[in-house]
Amino acid sequence: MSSSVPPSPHRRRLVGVSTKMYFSHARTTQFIASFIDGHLQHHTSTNPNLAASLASKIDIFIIPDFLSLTSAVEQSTRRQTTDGPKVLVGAQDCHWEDSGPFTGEVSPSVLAEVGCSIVEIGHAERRRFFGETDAITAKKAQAVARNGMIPLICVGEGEAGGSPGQVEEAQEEVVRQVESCLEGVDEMKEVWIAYEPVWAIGAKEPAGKEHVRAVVRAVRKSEVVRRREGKGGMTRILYGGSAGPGLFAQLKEEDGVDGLFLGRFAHEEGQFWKTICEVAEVDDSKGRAE
Ligand SMILES: O=C[C@H](O)COP(=O)(O)O
Repeated sequence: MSSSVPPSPHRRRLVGVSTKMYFSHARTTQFIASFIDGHLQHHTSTNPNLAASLASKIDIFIIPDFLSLTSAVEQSTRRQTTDGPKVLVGAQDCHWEDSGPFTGEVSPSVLAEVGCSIVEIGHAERRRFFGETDAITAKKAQAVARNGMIPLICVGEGEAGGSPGQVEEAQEEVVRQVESCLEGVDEMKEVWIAYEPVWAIGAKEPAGKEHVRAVVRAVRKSEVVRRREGKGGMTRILYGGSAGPGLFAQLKEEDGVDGLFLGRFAHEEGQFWKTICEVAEVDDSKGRAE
């Protein structure tokens, strides 16, 4: 089984949620069923225009814990309609080798085998609690792409970049991380970059819009991203860190952020759906909030 991201000539928007380690298996199953049946299908089955519009504009993804992954793939596949948007399923991490003596680790080739489309790597919590580095993240990104999935590479400056006056430091640190984490990744393959300032994760509020826009601009203009785009490897950029409904319109600018990577503020199905609709609606060239 393999569930790939539908090809797109342009950068479709992205909205996804990670349940991190917040949910029980039962809650994950209920969340997916309720999100797809009670919100996505409920609204799109009676409104073919909405179904077509979402399917052409946006990719939706859910990243549950490892043990819930196969049932999440089964749930999203079973509920899939031909004309509505797909709900892709991702993993929260993987090893950089496909097989071998790595007790307790999860193989990227097995993730692809069970229908996983995306693998999140280098998250700030993996870096902080498990000592992961850019070099490890790069090896994992190579492995994910090699196995036909999309690497969702998390980057973000630490405390030092937290105040508005330090945006240049944040830009430098994040671009350096992006360069290191993309080292050796096939330049013709798509990657997703989640910009998550460490100080905005698990916080009350997201980072300020000017700060996010400036850092995303720097990543978009970076040599590594431009080089990849020249070779056909699309790079989509998301913002994460206390994101939720109401944020995307503030962050969006032309050729800027492509979507949101949500945590706590989308752990209620209705909030996830609300954010998806908002992200799909925001004008292509500018945010509505200007
Ligand atoms: O994976 C998602 C991000 O780390 C954001 O989490 P959060 O919105 O709960 O701060």
